[in-house]
Amino acid sequence: MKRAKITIVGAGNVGATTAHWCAAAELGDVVLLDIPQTEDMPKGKALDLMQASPIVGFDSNIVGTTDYADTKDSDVVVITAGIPRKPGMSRDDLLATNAKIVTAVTEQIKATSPNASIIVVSNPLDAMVQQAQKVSGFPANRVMGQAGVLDTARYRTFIAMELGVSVEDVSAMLMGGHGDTMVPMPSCTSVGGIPVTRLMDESRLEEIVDRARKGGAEIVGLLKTGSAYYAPAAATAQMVEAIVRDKKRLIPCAAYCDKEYGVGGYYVGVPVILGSNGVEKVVELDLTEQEKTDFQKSVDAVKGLVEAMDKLLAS
Ligand SMILES: NC(=O)c1ccc[n+]([C@@H]2O[C@H](COP(=O)([O-])OP(=O)(O)OC[C@H]3O[C@@H](n4cnc5c(N)ncnc54)[C@H](O)[C@@H]3O)[C@@H](O)[C@H]2O)c1
Ligand SMILES: O=C(O)C[C@H](O)C(=O)O
Repeated sequence: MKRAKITIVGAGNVGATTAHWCAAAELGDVVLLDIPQTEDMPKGKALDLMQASPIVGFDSNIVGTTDYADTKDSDVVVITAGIPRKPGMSRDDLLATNAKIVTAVTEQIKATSPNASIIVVSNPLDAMVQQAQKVSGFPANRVMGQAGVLDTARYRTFIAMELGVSVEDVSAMLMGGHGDTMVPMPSCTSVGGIPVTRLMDESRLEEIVDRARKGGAEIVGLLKTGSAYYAPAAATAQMVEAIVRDKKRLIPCAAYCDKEYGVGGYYVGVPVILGSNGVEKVVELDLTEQEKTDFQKSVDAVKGLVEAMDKLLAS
């Protein structure tokens, strides 16, 4: 059986670290692509990573390039191309620059890897996925965004830190856009099977939810020169794994929702089953009244951003 071919567009912090996690888990052969102006940088990172293989013990071929010909017929393409935010910026401030980058990248992917699944990581996430699907024309189930795995991981980490338990025992779900309106769901959060609401009081949980919501900004404030990449890359590699190993993971992703949750044709974070056919199912839950209100607020924010992007690209 042939190895999966995984292309990562954008060999910066998130892209190169995603390549690292994918190679270390032997998910397939990896092509790391960046713009020609970066000259040999992707080649250097790829060669460096290859030289870790005898130590870590993985058999993945890793190619660094600026030529889309090397990405031909990829099974999965991850888009991390674009600028990250700096302190004082919101993800939405990246819209104008990254919409053009994601458009250009997707046109190339459409031409070179027509059967690929696309995982978008560039921000502002939900609008960028919408654009990648529109430009590629790929079936909506084969285009998705990474945000929920990361946001849930932050939420799970903070709960484990608070309770002094293993992160492995914390299970959680989170919905909505990748922004300040994201909706962590205490009703779907448990620790060793015990509802989290039985282990900590409501006000402490609300503080943790708020920290998870602002988790990206917290890292930006500490790094100062860019945004988070270790956890975002690990989250992206988990999605790649779900596809190339047909894992049928039930995880939160930015997925296309039309009738689902009454969203009406937008990408937004929802629980999905992720396997070799991409988003194989959007899992619909009965939301509480509060969750419905919060989710709708988040969907409205995503819609506003997509409209702003369409206007920008048309002007
Ligand atoms: N969805 C998430 O959870 C999440 C998490 C972290 C970062 N991000 C986003 O991911 C993006 C990348 O972040 P980063 O920290 O890796 O930034 P970075 O600056 O380290 O890397 C971005 C790379 O993209 C490359 N690039 C720019 N235009 C390109 C093009 N047209 N084709 C190919 N490559 C191109 C740049 O040369 C650079 O190497 C940002 O938009 C950031 O906001 C999203
Ligand atoms: O916060 C950012 O700008 C990057 C990313 O979306 C994150 O949540 O870490």
